[in-house]
Amino acid sequence: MEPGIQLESFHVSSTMGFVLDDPKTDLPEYYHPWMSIAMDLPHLIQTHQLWDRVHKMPLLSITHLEGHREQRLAHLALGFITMGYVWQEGEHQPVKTLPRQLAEPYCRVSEALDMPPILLYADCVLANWKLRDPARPFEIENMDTIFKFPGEESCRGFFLVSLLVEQAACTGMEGIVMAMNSMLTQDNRGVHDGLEMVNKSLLKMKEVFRLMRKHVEPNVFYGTLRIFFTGWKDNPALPGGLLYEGVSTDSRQLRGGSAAQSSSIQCFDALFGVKQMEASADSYLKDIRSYMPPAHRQLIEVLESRKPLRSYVSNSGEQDLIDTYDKCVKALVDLRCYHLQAVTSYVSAPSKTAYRGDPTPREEKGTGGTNAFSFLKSVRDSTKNVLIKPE
Ligand code: HEM
Repeated sequence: MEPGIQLESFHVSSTMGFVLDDPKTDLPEYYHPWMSIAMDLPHLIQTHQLWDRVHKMPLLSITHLEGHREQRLAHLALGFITMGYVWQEGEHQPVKTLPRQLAEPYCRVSEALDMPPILLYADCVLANWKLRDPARPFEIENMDTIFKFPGEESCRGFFLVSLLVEQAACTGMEGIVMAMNSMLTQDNRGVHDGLEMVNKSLLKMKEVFRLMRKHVEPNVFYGTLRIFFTGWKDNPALPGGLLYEGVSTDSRQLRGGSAAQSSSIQCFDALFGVKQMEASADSYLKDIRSYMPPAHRQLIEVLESRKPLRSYVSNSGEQDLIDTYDKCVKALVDLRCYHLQAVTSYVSAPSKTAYRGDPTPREEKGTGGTNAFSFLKSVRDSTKNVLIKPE
């Protein structure tokens, strides 16, 4: 029999899911040159001083970073500085070379973490938070981000609401493991209870997602924040990618930050056995895994390698189990429908205002580089395909 899955082995916790628990908020004194720039980023970008500050930065070694949390904080800080440096003058005038004093330590710490040298969802959402008052609860009013881009409350809200959606997936991760492990011992009650946890978690994720409206202004997201997540793969503004000076003589093409890098959603897909109808959507979602922390991507792969839950449930002959499985799939479809509405509000609507008068037909590009709508609709429809009893 295959061994049971333990969440902790994949750096996933039952209370925080994929969110980095108790992240470090400061680095040793030696790294003050990085931290002082990263902490002052909105001001340095808005006053066009960031390039100058980066040029004066000393070349530091990563050997003084101790442990995973310090490495994650360094990756986060250097990611923020990099995005600010590349996009300081707007989305049409990016920098093509990252100077050595930034590029070299960034690539070294990225290698140590086995994550690419660009700002990731695992950085700016999963590891970019702190409690204002540690004695008070983990809720948005008592939270702040460690680093910010211009955009004030919309910036804080975008990172923290995404974080809370991700944290709401923690019960779902426990449910996934309970369902998969119970299937090994043909314990249908356990499969059922695991699926109920998954359903509860998916409903909670949607409920928390609604907070986006309260905290994030669509025009600020589209006109300001989005620019700093833009990557250098398939991007006409940076057709050759970005040169990491002192690391390689070839430019690198890397995708921008996007919640598409969320491991929890791909775990749900793996649980239900969702297969993408569109080859391009399938290859994008597989490719994006290399932008996740390695332990998290491994969990998705392990779930995919297991006996399919869908056929187990479908062959069980238990109506209640089939209905519960379908209820979960519908909750995931519903979450994806809600997400599409968010993309309409935060990408399509403000882009129409931004490009008013320009007759060029365009399909909205996501920061992760996809043609957002056709991609997201196809992923939603592929999710519907795994219903055992289609509507
Ligand atoms: C204002 C809020 C949001 C906007 C505007 C937005 C936008 C987008 C866009 C444009 C894409 C296409 C991929 C790309 O090129 O980036 C995408 C994909 C995706 N987003 Fe979001 N997103 C938002 C919030 C979230 C949140 C909170 C989550 C939850 C963790 C999330 C999860 C995903 C996932 C998993 C995908 C991949 C497609 C899928 O599996 O359905 N997004 N998002």
